[in-house]
Amino acid sequence: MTTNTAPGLAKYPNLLAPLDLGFTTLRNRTLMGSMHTGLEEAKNGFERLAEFYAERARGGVGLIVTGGIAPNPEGAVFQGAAKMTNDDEVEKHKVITSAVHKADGKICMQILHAGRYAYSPALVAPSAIQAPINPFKPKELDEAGIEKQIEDYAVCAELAQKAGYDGVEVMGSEGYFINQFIVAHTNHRTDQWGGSYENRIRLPIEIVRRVRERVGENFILVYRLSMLDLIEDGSTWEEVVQLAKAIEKAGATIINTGIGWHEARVPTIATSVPRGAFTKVTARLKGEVSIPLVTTNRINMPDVAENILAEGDADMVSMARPFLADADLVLKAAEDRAEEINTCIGCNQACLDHTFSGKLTSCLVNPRACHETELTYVKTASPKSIGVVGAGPAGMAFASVAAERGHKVTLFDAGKEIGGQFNVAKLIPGKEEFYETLRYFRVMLEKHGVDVRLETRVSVDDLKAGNFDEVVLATGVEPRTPDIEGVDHPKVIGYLDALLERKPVGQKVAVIGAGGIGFDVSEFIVHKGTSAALDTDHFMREWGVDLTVEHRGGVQGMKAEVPEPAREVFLLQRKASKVGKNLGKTTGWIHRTSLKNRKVQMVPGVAYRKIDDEGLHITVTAKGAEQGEDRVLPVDTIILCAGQEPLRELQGGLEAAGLPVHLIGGSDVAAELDAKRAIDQGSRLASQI
Ligand SMILES: Cc1cc2nc3c(=O)[nH]c(=O)nc-3n(C[C@H](O)[C@H](O)[C@H](O)COP(=O)(O)O)c2cc1C
Ligand code: SF4
Repeated sequence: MTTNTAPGLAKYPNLLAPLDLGFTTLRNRTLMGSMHTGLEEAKNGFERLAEFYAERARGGVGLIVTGGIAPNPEGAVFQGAAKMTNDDEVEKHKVITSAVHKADGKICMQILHAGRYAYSPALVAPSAIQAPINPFKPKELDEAGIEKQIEDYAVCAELAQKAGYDGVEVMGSEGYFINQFIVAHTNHRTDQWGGSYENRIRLPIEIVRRVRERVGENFILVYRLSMLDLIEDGSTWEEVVQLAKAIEKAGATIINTGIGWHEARVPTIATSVPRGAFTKVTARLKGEVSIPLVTTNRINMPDVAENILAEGDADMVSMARPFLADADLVLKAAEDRAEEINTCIGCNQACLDHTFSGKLTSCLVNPRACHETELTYVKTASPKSIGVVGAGPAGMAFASVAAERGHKVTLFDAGKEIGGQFNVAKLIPGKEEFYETLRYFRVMLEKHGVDVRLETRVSVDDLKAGNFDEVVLATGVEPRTPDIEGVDHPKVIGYLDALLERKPVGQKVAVIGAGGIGFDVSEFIVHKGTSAALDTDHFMREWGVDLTVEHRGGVQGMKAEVPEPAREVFLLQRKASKVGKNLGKTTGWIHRTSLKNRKVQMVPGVAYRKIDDEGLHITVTAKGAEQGEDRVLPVDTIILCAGQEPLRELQGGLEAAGLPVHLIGGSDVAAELDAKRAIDQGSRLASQI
């Protein structure tokens, strides 16, 4: 794809401008950030990865970086994780490089050594200091061991070159091996590899120098540099600059930005992080080095990227998850079709959460991500007329994919807008990105000619009269009312009443049910003023981050400034386990911290006795205790977030009438706004029908 004559050039002149690296030219300023997908270790994984990357290359990405590949077994993130250490592995990687080159793309292999983050007993590190997020304690390397690690990086880069890669990225951030040498917190050595800062940065400099020596001049060498560690004892800004200059001198072609160690307690990529929140950190390095700088994190749309580049904050933008959500992001920008982009909403639900639970990476808004060879949307040879009831996530996904494939689709919904429960989710502070998914589906439904009938509650007779070949029920769920004495008291309201502001909410509130909706409702009612997700300064103050990095690591000695909560809230759950245990693996702690900061009292082990004028009567039993304690919460509002029931009232009548019926989304299995499952199920059914 050439972008220099593209219609989108007027809108995105900086983003679509080529980048001359001297020995090679990148076609535009987008870098697909490194993401380990799980395919690296899966059966036929390399063929699948080849197609995954080739689609992104065809979609116009300037430079792709693979997920982290270990330079040796001790550096592997987990036992058996992919590495590049011999000719057999070189052969496997060739299928990726040739597929990407065939699609006119360029690709670097990321070399990632996990150090003390390696989830295996063979782990090594500068010092024997265990990471707070790893049950395994690392072994301290001796000098010969360090020399071996450096040599392994150099060999790994040479093998990557042999496999046809256009370059390598040396992963020097996020608290992995190299980062562990740089920071005094994890490096207690007293030899030439520890002590002074000069000694601590000897390792990354030596790695870059030796890699460059081995691969020659005409090979891209990206170094991912931790510019903001977000841990106490992290680097200062002067140290970051010193390292960047030394890395340039050692032979790097490009410096990419790394933000936050994995053990940091500041959100860096969640949906509640403002778009492009950390780019001003990269901007500070401009002028200090002369090689191109890449900025990163939550840059999810071309206009965000264009503004960053136009401001001169960086020379390239890295987008990782946005290319899971839409392989054609660059192409759509170049063709001035940005409204057709399926935007990454930063939810982490099908990408990072999957990674951390050993599942294949995918994407909530695009279930094809990492399933390119198996989930395909091909034109149908026998178009059908299909009626879809319910325009929530499942119905929208089904309708747009089925229509894209050439079916004639009519989509009914009783509401005034498409979107179902997404229309509620978008109202939660920190979840504003859901507006983008609604925009995407609205545009797709229109583009593929779906006949959308809003404010239309259809009956079995209507559907019979429609002469549909197939009917898809995506009618979703309705809130469940728990069986508690006094549940019909006027102070009890439903979560929709609260979120849609249909009924007033008092100053003292009990939220019954601490699933995703209970958390969302609590967040909604305790928040005052603008959402921090829309205001970078506000976000940084709330999480105690100093973007100038005058404080070590950007956090040392900083205090979080959280606004006073709007209400006093009790968030209650029946189970005695930790409140919010079932929230996303990588995001649950963020929601818990946000509510805790706003003084929400989270109470597990609750039995609900009754509701009356006095308030909510409960018995609280601590984990393992035999007897509970009776309490009365003197609240003036009680909000029910106690699960949902599937809505399937049309199913029986349609089946009796002999119409082929499919159930998808919440009407199949009621689950709390399980948009991931709903979109996946809708898209898969539509790919087969
Ligand atoms: C599923 C997943 C896997 C990742 N794996 C890696 C990795 O192997 N190496 C790396 O440097 N960063 C990795 N990252 C971090 C991304 O490169 C990137 O920094 C992060 O997603 C923020 O950028 P984004 O908002 O554009 O997605 C991963 C991120 C995700 C979501
Ligand atoms: S699952 Fe969520 S965060 Fe991950 S790529 Fe998709 S939209 Fe983005």
